[in-house]
Amino acid sequence: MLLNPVISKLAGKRVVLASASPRRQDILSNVGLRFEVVPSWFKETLEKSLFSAPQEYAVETAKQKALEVARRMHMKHRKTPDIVIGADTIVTLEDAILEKPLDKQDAYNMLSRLSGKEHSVFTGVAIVHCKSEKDNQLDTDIVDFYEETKVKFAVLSEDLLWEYIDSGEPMDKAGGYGIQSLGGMLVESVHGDFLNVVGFPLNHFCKKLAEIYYPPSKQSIHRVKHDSIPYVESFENLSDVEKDCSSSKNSDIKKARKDCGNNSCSSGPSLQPTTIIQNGVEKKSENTIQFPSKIIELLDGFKASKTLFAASKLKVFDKLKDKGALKAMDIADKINASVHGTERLLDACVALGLLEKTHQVYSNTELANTFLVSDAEFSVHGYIIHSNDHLWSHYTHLESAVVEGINYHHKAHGQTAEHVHGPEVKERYMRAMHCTLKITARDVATAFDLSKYSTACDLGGCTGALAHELSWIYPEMKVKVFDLPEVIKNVTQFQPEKSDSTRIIFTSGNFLDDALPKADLYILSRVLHDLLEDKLHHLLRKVSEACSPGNSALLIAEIVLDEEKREPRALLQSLSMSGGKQRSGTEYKQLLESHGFNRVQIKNTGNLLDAILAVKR
Ligand SMILES: Cc1cn([C@@H]2O[C@H](COP(=O)(O)OP(=O)(O)OP(=O)(O)O)[C@@H](O)[C@H]2O)c(=O)[nH]c1=O
Repeated sequence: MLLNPVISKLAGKRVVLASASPRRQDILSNVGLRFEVVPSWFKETLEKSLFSAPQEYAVETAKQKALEVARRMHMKHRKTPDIVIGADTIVTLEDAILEKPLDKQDAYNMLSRLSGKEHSVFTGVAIVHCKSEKDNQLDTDIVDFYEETKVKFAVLSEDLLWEYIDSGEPMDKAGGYGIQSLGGMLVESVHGDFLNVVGFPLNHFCKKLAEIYYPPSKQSIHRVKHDSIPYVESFENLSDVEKDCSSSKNSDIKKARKDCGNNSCSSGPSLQPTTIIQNGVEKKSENTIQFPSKIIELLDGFKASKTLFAASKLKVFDKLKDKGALKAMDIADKINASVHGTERLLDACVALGLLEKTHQVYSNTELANTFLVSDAEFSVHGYIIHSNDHLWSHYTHLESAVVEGINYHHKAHGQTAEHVHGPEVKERYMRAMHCTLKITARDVATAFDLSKYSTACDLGGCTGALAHELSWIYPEMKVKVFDLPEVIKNVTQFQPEKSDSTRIIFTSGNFLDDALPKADLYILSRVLHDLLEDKLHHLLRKVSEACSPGNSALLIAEIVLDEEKREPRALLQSLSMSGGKQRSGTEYKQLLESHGFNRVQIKNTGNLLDAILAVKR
């Protein structure tokens, strides 16, 4: 809250971003702004020669984009937004204004002009405050500004230029490049706000909001500087600043706040203290609470999860990866779904930053290509499907599970044991484990220097994702994956093309009942948290007996809770666990010490799993 006081001022207002640019959506949602996305239909065709400077063109275009959306929303739905934000980014070089390239040749012309030179990137921004007048006319007050950033390109070879153009990246970007992605490789230096180049000058925007919402009062002019984003202890402290709307020195802001003084200072449903004049008597509302954005975020969280699940289950991201970009109608056809339903799902995915949409055509974001396409190297598709098909119903039955205090796997699924443990379910579980381990394996394998161990045995190592990572990082290490026969029989499909079968060996067995294979390093990844106490101690006793002092060790990959046990991921996950528990670092230390591991190191990796190395001295 302290970090984003000005952004928080928009909470409770109906804010609309009049932009289809996924980058603008990301920049604003990353700082906690809640808004709807309504792309503008305004055609960027203003006559450039009418403007005395290119930045004026960008500001005017931004203004027209926002106004078009404000008017359309007001007319069509009679649901007038409180604030509409529009933006326009242009690249300028020697008086020429470069917008988005029309085709590859146009991209080539732009990029070859930029090669080896410094150019300016201007983003014009318009913040349009809307109000419905009594006769249902739309009244607007506009605050606008622009930001300039200077960018210098390296000298680009023809090959590099064409390779970059063929990547497809330039096509929806001003100047034909994306500094935040591959285009970053073309850039030698940047002077000014980086996000301004990406499409939205966040810092300047916050300063403008500060000017609008915290104009300096006569008394407190020393507290709020016009060119700084205010630091506040709490919003109550600001109320005296807010009340004195008339003291604003900035004329365009005065206009935006012209109704101040005879009614509420804000145009949206605000829970800030307000001063109301009724029959000539001034009343101050008692209400000083903030808009409960945190609660609303939690409340709505399940809708976002389910949107991600449905799009993944219907393979939307796979179809878009194959085809590049498609219209809603074509995606609906490919996933065998209704056009109307598909369109809603796709738009929701755009709003969540999973898809991009330009002129009614959808494509995957980089995030989706990297993590959501089912056969991508670091895909979390398997984990999503497991969450949708399995975990979701656990949480649906959470109240009764809490009341009855039972293991509710069967209750949640209303299925027979055969169904719960059937081959399909097992395969789905393996996929979920595989993708979780794929994205965590590097951090777990490098949390400690394990190079002195020449043989490792991953107990319950499933598809071998961690084993492969270990053998890649430690070329001298041989790794045995020890898991149940029904797991081992299905591991082939998960092996990378170039896997060295002499260094990674799969062995069937049950780590609770069978003798453990000999190894210098034992690994228990995502095993301990799930075991009931008696099985947990039985397993640790076996591992401890197999470890010789000084020569061998136990590597554990688990979520390690903070000492106060407030880490939400682990705690939320534990709600769906059938037995076992999540532990803090101290609890893991005590547990391992009780089994003779007298040197325990813990590394919080920042990834899905942390790492613990336990050694007997
Ligand atoms: C230089 C540069 C630009 N862009 C993107 O270029 C588009 C500009 O076009 P616009 O006309 O301002 O916006 P739009 O994409 O057409 O969206 P809209 O606001 O609906 O007009 C915006 O997307 C920006 O992010 C990048 O992503 N990275 C960069 O380094």
